[in-house]
Amino acid sequence: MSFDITNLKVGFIGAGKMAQGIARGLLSSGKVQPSSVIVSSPSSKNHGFFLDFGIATTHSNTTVVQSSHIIFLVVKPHLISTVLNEVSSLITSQQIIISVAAGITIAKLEELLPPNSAVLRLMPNLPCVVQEGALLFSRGTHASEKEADLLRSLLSSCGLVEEGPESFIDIHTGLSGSGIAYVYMFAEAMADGAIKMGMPSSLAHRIAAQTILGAGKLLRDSGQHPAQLRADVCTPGGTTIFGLHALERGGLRSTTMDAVEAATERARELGRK
Ligand SMILES: NC(=O)C1=CN([C@@H]2O[C@H](COP(=O)(O)OP(=O)(O)OC[C@H]3O[C@@H](n4cnc5c(N)ncnc54)[C@H](OP(=O)(O)O)[C@@H]3O)[C@@H](O)[C@H]2O)C=CC1
Ligand SMILES: O=C(O)[C@@H]1CCC=N1
Repeated sequence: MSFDITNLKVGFIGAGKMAQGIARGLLSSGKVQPSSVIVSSPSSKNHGFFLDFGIATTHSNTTVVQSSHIIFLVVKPHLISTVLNEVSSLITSQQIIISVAAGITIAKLEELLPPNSAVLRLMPNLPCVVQEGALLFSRGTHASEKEADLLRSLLSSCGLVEEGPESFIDIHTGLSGSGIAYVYMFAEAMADGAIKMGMPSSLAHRIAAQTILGAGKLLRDSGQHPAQLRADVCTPGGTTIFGLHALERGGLRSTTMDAVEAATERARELGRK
């Protein structure tokens, strides 16, 4: 299978938050034009986002399949079977199917699709919207290096794009797909602490957001282990070690490990349903 990326037609089945995130990342690469993209969903409530970018919308999943070389399945996991039962007979081995549904395995997708379908399983996260996503994908039985390269190239503007074994996808879901929500909860709690100490709410939230952004950027760009960076902040007898001690008393590390484990297990459970 060979594709001319400049002529590539991209379809999304599902128009919600994650479809919007990937579409925005995709368009910012400049490799795909809005006129080459089409999106379907049963209602029109999310269509405005796409129409504003000049992307076509429809209520028909079959129209998306018939118009696209590469099709992103961006519906909730429990709807994957319904959607694929509806469109599967129209899918050819010349198309690429990419599922982002949490927990839904490649084996399940291949079972629902015609034989020889090129399938990739992708787990993105919402910061694709600001081109700072963390995305991990795995190839199905009939997806070659070519399809993997195409996906990497298309999604390069969404953020970090890695390929790995399928067994890592549920873990990545617990770490990163869901993980951004843990960070938001931490941001909210940090701001609440500052509000408790007398800082106005809007200033506290702006500073909490910038603190997390700065910490993340330094962690990524320095390549240093987080423990080293944490130690760098701790003046002996200073403020930080008192704050960290309070976090340790609350079991932050253990609770965070539990959160990643619980979300990973939930992704595995969704795949067994
Ligand atoms: N949100 C996130 O952070 C992440 C989500 N994911 C995965 O992405 C997928 C989508 O999640 P998310 O975007 O959050 O969900 P949303 O609820 O925001 O969007 C779901 C979309 O699916 C559409 N839909 C429902 N039924 C059908 C159907 N039969 N045919 C076509 N479209 C349909 C909905 O239509 P309508 O607009 O009419 O309601 C909606 O546009 C899930 O599988 C999730 O696991 C993966 C990583 C991160
Ligand atoms: O909560 C969920 O199931 C989806 C998958 C990862 C993020 N959101």
